[in-house]
Amino acid sequence: MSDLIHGLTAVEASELRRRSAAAKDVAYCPYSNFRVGCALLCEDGTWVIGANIENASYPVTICAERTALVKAITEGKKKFRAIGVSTDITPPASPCGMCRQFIREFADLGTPIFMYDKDGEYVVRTLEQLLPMSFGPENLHPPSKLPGHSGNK
Ligand SMILES: O=c1ccn([C@H]2C[C@H](O)[C@@H](CO)O2)c(=O)[nH]1
Ligand SMILES: [Zn+2]
Repeated sequence: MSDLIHGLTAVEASELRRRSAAAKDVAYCPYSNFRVGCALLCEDGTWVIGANIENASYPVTICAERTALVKAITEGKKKFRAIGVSTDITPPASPCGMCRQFIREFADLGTPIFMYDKDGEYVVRTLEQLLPMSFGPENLHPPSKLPGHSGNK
C-alpha cells in the first residue's frame, strides 16, 4: 500500500500520536515538570503506553520509553512496529541515550520512532538513525543462540 506512513496505516499513525500524547497525563515528574509520554505499537496490534516516573533521588528516575518497554516485555510483547514519544516542547525531544540502547535490545534497527512536539507535529527516525553502529544481543550470541530461539526470549 502506497499510503503507509513508515509502515503504519493512517489510523495507526493517528493512534500512535494520540496515545503518546495522552500518556503524558500519567507522567510523574514533580521535579522537572517535563512530561514525556510513550506509546508502543506491538507486533500483535496491541498498544502499550509509558510515562516518565521521577524520584526524589533524581537518578532513580525512569524515562517514558523504558517504562513502556518494561511493561510490554513483562506482558509478553517483545516485537514492535513503531514507537511514539511525545513531549510539550518544539522541536520534539528525542529518546535519551540510555533509552536508545534499551530499545535496541528489543526493536529492529528499522523500527520507526516518531517524536511528537507540543502540537503533535513529528519528526521520525529509525532506531538505526538514532543509534548508529550499535551494540546489541547478536554481538554477544551467535545467531543460533540468540535469545528467542528457545527458553527465555
Ligand atoms: O527521552 C526522554 C528524555 C527525558 N525523559 C524524562 C526523564 C526526566 O523525568 C525528564 C527530564 O529529563 O524527562 C524521558 O522520559 N524521556
Ligand atoms: Zn531515556
